Amino acid sequence: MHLMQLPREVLLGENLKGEAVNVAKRLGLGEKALVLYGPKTKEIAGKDIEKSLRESFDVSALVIREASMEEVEKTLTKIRDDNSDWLIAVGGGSIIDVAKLASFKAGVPFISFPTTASHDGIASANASIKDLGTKTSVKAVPPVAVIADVGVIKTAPYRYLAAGVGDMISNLTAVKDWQLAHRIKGEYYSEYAASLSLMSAKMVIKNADIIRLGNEESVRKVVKGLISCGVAMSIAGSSRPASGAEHLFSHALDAIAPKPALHGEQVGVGTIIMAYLHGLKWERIRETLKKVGAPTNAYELGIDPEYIIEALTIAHTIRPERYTILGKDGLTREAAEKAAKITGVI
Ligand SMILES: NC(=O)C1=CN([C@@H]2O[C@H](COP(=O)(O)OP(=O)(O)OC[C@H]3O[C@@H](n4cnc5c(N)ncnc54)[C@H](OP(=O)(O)O)[C@@H]3O)[C@@H](O)[C@H]2O)C=CC1
Ligand SMILES: O=C(CO)COP(=O)(O)O
Ligand SMILES: [Zn+2]
Repeated sequence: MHLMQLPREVLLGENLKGEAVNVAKRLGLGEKALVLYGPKTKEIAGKDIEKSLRESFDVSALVIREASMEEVEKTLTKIRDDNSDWLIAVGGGSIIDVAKLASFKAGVPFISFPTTASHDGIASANASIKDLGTKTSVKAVPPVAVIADVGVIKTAPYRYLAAGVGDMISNLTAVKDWQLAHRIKGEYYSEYAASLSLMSAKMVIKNADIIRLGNEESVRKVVKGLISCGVAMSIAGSSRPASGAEHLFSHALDAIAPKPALHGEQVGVGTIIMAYLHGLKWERIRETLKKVGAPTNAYELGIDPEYIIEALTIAHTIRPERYTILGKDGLTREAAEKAAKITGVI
C-alpha cells in the first residue's frame, strides 16, 4: 500500500498571523497548543502568533535552536509534560523539521508557519534531522495546515528567497538521480511525482527575472513552487523527487564546513556540479542562479574550495542507500576538482 499524506489547508496571503486560531478551530485541533520558534523567528512572528492563540487556547512555547535529534527529544518531553494537543512551527526549515518529526512521534498534528521561502520542507512529510553528526532524511508527517504569510516571508533578507530557488532548481538533478536509481537498482519511481517536482524547477528558470525583484509576486511564486515540491515528496513517499547527489553534497558541507551557507544556496551550487556530471546543460542552471542572485561558487558561498572538494568526495557516503550519479564509490579527488573547476565553482 502507498500512503500519501497531504496538508488539509493551505493559506497563502497577507496578515495571516492571527489565522492560526481559525485554522485550529476549523480543524478541531484541541485546547492545548505548543508554539515552536527560534530566537529570531520568535520576534519576527512567533510572539504575535502566541499572543493571538492565548485568547482561545491554552498555549505553551519552546525555543528550537537547530534541526537535531536532541531538539526533537526536547519537544517530545514538552508535549508530554504539557499534554499538548497540537503544535505550530514558526520559522525556517530547521524548526519546521523538528515540529514534523516530533508531531509524528507524539501523534499530534502540527501547523507549518514558514517565515522564509528558503526550502521545500514547508509542506513535505519528511524531516531532515541531524543525528550523530550527519543529516538523515526521516519519514514523518506533513503539516495538517500551512499558513504562508507573504508579509512575514517578505521581511526575510532576499538571500533566503534566492535559496528557495536553489532548492527548487535542484529537482532537475534529483529527478535524474532518481531515474538512474530506478534503472540501475530497480528503485520505485513515480512519474507523477517526478513531473510535479520538475514543474517547480522549470518555473524558477522561466520566472527568474520576476523572482529577482523580491516583491510580493516573487514570494508568492516561490512559496507555491516550494509547496508543490513538498506535495511531490508526499506522493513519492520520500524526498527522492527533490533530493539527489546535490543534496548529499550539501549535507556533506553541513558536516565538514566550519561555516556552512544556507541549505538552498549549497544545493544550488551542488546542482551545477551534478548537472555537469549528468551531462545536462549546467550553464543554464548557473545562469538562473546568477539571475536571481544566488551563489554559484565557493567564494560566494563563503566556503573554502578545499571543503567543496572534500564534500564532493565524501557525498556518496552520507546516505549510501540513496543511489545517485556519484555511484557506490563516489568521485576521486581529481574528478571532484575537475568538475568543480570546469563549472567555475572553484
Ligand atoms: N524536510 C524537508 O523536506 C526539507 C528540509 N530542509 C531543511 O531545512 C533546513 C534549512 O532551512 P533554512 O530555512 O534555510 O534555515 P534555518 O531554518 O536553519 O534558518 C536559518 C536562519 O534564518 C533565520 N530566519 C528564519 N526566518 C527569518 C526571517 N523571516 N528573517 C530573518 N531571519 C530568519 C532563522 O532564525 P532562528 O534562529 O530564529 O531559527 C535562522 O537563524 C535544513 O536543515 C534543511 O536540511 C530543507 C529542504 C527540505
Ligand atoms: O532538502 C530536501 C529536499 O529539498 C530534503 O531532502 P533530504 O532527504 O536530503 O533531507
Ligand atoms: Zn532541499
